[in-house]
Amino acid sequence: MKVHFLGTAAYEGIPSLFCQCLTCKQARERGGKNIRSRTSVMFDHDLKVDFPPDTLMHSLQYGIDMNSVKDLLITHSHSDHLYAEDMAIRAKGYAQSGEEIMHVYGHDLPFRLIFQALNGLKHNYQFHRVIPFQPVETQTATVVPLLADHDPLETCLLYSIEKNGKTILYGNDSGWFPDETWAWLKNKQFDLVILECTTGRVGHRNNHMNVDAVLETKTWMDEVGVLKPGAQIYVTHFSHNAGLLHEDLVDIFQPHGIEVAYDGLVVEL
Ligand SMILES: O=c1ccn([C@@H]2O[C@H](COP(=O)(O)O)[C@@H](O)[C@H]2O)c(=O)[nH]1
Repeated sequence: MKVHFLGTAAYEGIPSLFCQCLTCKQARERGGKNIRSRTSVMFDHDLKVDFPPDTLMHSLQYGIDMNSVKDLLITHSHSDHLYAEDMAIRAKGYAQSGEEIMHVYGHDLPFRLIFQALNGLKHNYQFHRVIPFQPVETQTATVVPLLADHDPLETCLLYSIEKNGKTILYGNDSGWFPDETWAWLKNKQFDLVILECTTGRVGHRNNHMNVDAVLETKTWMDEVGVLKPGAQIYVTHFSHNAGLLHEDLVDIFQPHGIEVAYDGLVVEL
């Protein structure tokens, strides 16, 4: 299976539009893996997680026909994960294609934003409201939504994705996982785990994971045995406010056997 990291930044992107912090300045100078757009991952050509405001750029940069997406999983409603207005441009009157059904999975708040953006337009989306821990057979995978610790005002979701014989944990956005999610993970085995490390070295691990929380999660996964032999862990969703360049992140995580994702990275499972 092809796992394509389309974007790997948190809310602001790196460098961030108006920001003059050292990380943004250095990212502008160095370019390459230090340029990060808002987070989304594509699995093969037909399953995608989240719909950030950089989706048009992703399609142009990587030559992706977004109509090939059969299943779109939405984690939560924040604008770096769901730019609902751009979902509306698939509707009749805007796009002169999009006859294929695109199935969209998520919770109530993201759907509310998409419905508002569609504003009665005729479209070929089919919406499936998912319930945490209840498996769903999508067009392309078996998906289990898991609870995240992210925004207390919303049911934010992580996803377990079983596709073509491989199992992936899509673990962002979330701070230290809620108890129910740890309990669910205990009996599972993954080929690939995607975690976030938005906040770098900050002390707390609520809403987003920091470096320590990622390392502790890896230790827990090793001890409990939820990683299949040869399984890989990738970190993504970085904030410029963490003050860490790609090279710094690699220095931190590589000794622990954790890989640092970057925009455009393709992992073959
Ligand atoms: O305590 C804080 C304060 C600010 N941030 C910033 O928020 C974004 C993350 O936004 P999400 O929409 O939650 O992805 C991050 O880039 C920081 O700059 C924070 O994370 N924590």
